[in-house]
Amino acid sequence: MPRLTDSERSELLPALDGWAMVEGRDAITKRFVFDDFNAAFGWMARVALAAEAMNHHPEWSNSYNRVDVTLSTHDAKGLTRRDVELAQRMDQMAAGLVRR
Ligand SMILES: C[C@H](O)[C@H](O)[C@H]1CNC2=NC(N)=NC(=O)C2=N1
Repeated sequence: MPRLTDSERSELLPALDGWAMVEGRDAITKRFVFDDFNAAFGWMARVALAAEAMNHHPEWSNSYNRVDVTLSTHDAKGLTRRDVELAQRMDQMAAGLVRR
């Protein structure tokens, strides 16, 4: 899987909801804030199953109601379409659960 081209980046990345480039690394990041630990960890469990099915795995950490996610494709040493797809899946699965 090749890294995203410049034109793919300018098309795909701004269309993502709330994701930002990581400083000094070819990766994207987002903080998800839920009502409580149960909502956060339930979402993580569902995302984990989806990520495993995609064979594409997030870097993430959880503290109470907060989940900090970083996505990058390790095999490509940078962003690929898989990261965009997983970001979209995560956003869909968080719909109605995250604080705004
Ligand atoms: C062998 C296995 O398919 C690879 O290591 C997969 C697994 N999950 C992965 N997840 C992520 N984020 N990047 C990868 O390059 C990657 N590669």
